[in-house]
Amino acid sequence: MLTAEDVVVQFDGLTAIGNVSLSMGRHEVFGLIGPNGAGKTTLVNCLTGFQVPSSGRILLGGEETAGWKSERFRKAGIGRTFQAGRLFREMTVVENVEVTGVGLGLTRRQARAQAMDLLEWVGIAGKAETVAGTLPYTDERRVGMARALMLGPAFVLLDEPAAGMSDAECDDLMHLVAAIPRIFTCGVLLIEHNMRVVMGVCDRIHVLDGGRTIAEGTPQEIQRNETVIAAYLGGEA
Ligand SMILES: Nc1ncnc2c1ncn2[C@@H]1O[C@H](COP(=O)(O)OP(=O)(O)OP(=O)(O)O)[C@@H](O)[C@H]1O
Repeated sequence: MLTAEDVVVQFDGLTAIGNVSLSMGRHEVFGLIGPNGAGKTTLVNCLTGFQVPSSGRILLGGEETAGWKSERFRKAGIGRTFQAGRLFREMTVVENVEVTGVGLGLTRRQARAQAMDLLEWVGIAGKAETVAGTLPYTDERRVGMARALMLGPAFVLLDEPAAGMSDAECDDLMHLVAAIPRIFTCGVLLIEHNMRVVMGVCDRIHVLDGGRTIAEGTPQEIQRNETVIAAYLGGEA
């Protein structure tokens, strides 16, 4: 399990996260939604060691992670993607995925084979030799996913993977995301504004507003929740 317990994050007096608790397993796609500034990125930063909570605890498999740097989170099996791809722009697509494997101690040949399998799986193997800096944004996102999965993570945090995607691309993405827990035994924490994607792939959804939890439940429960509709879903629900 990956767990946040009573997490609070304050920035110069502003409470970005106020007493948020959640827990997710490796068998599920767990959505984190809420309006802009709700605290989603800040919470994910806590869950991946990029932000130290002002108070509260982050637990991974029951183990307290206080004092862990982001590198330790990564080694313990927490992968993530970023809103901006953060790829090595001068390297090819396959090299971008391969370096993660080499960093983990695989040989170049093993890393390349595994990277190619993952690129195949995310549907971009045909662009393996393309220079990453020339990729369209949506392909960058796929490479980011392949790279995160290269770590063999227990949990992967996907930050707005559907942003800028067409409906058809979203459909492809939804199939991939929904399959991650089953194929990789890897829980997915999904931050996403596209409600069709969120409602279509998540097993459970946690809703933040103004740094606080306003609801948690199945997509059906969240779509019917009056507080969530008022704060966020509005006409979209
Ligand atoms: N490093 C920081 N220093 C000061 N304030 C910050 C910092 N990071 C985030 N905040 C503030 O914390 C609050 C939560 O921001 P956060 O980025 O976590 O929200 P979000 O839900 O991810 O928003 P979005 O959907 O726009 O990405 C906002 O008010 C934001 O301005």
